[in-house]
Amino acid sequence: MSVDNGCASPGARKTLSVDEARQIILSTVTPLSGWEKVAIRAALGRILAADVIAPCNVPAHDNSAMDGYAVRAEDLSGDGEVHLQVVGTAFAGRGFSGMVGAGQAVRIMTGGVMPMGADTIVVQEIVRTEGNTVVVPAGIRKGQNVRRAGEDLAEGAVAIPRGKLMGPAELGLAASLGLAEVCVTRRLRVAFFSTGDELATIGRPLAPGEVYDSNRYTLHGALTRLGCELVDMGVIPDRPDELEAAFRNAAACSDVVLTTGGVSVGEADFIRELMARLGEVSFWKIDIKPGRPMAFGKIGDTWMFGLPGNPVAVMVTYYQFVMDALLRVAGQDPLPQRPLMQASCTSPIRKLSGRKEFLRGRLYLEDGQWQVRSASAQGSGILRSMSEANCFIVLHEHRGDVVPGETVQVQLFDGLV
Ligand SMILES: Nc1nc2c(c(=O)[nH]1)N[C@H]1C(S)=C(S)[C@@H](COP(=O)(O)OP(=O)(O)OC[C@H]3O[C@@H](n4cnc5c(N)ncnc54)[C@H](O)[C@@H]3O)O[C@H]1N2
Ligand code: MOO
Repeated sequence: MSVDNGCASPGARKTLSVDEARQIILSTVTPLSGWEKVAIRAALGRILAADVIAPCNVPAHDNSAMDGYAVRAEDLSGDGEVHLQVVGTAFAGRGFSGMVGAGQAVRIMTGGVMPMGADTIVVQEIVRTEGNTVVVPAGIRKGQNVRRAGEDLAEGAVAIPRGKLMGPAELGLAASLGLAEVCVTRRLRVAFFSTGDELATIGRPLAPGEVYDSNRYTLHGALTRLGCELVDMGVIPDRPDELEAAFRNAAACSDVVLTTGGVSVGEADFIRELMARLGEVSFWKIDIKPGRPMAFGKIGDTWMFGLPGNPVAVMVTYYQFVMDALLRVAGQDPLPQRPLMQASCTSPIRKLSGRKEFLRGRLYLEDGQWQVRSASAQGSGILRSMSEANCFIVLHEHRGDVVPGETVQVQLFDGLV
């Protein structure tokens, strides 16, 4: 790993901006090798390992885009009606096998293959019929309402590029090419554990001083959504020997290891020293709130993220740094930044210059304008704020307080969380 940020030793410190930390992580992690062929339905949420090449034209034939009449443009007139004799009918999937001759037309339905001789479709709403004759008005353009063979995809073209996350459109696109299977990258194996002597696992009452471990459940949800294979290693107490064994086991069986807690400067915070001893590590203070302390590194071939313990800090650092890194390791090219939208903020917010803040907000539409209010409590241990919110209010490093009515940037949870 070459992370040239001047903090390869565990004691070294450098404060990075959110953009710098993100850029370092995304330019350091490398895609996995390994792929498998899966049936297209099973490819939903997976990442394409090789370009899908169109084995045929889509559509395969010239066909009608509308219900109407297939005609020859040369029979039509620029300044008056013409009378054409209807010689047959073409349905989608059941074409007209004859030839459209001079002065003739074929009744045709949407998707019907263009009959030989015809080059233009006239929609039925603008014609009138008189027995077996169709009367076509003036002013029809040659080629109108014809869908050309290969106009969606030409045979041999890249239909879906490698690295694409397979969504509903890609499943349909692969099916439109007649493909039953596609090659996707292998699922990412992510091991994770919570650290802390104070953590109790659900299912038993809390002893004095204990808190229930929630981070593993949050990460379970986030990683499952991303389609990862999970190795949940439970809660590891703040003991260097047990933490070291957990790191070694996790690194041996996974592509990425995530831990929460123990990355700060307290006397029971062993994570960064351990990561540094077992592999290569960069420990940073990032100008972000919540989520300031974070360790990133590698043990053998396994990427490591030591996230802070506070439950909201876990979610913020996961969504701002870890998720896109996982997508990159899995073979996708994430956007350089997550998209932001603008909204008018209805709450006053105290903001000190220095850290980029990700407050929990509630976005709503009022009188046609997007407005956002701050969730009721913003402490980095108050997970309820994430559940109450539907977006992050993103306040940049150097800005100060927000007064009601000011425009702020928000990052929607939809598609993120
Ligand atoms: N002297 C300093 N103290 C702290 C600093 C600092 O710079 N100097 N940074 C603070 C910040 S910011 C954060 S964030 C935390 C991060 O500390 P750790 O990663 O060492 O986290 P812990 O101390 O282990 O836990 C913090 C907090 O979160 C609770 N927690 C931990 N794990 C879980 C879990 N799995 N489920 C639910 N809750 C969890 C834990 O009980 C603590 O209350 O450090 C600050 N301190
Ligand atoms: O930055 Mo910490 O993230 O206060 O919870």
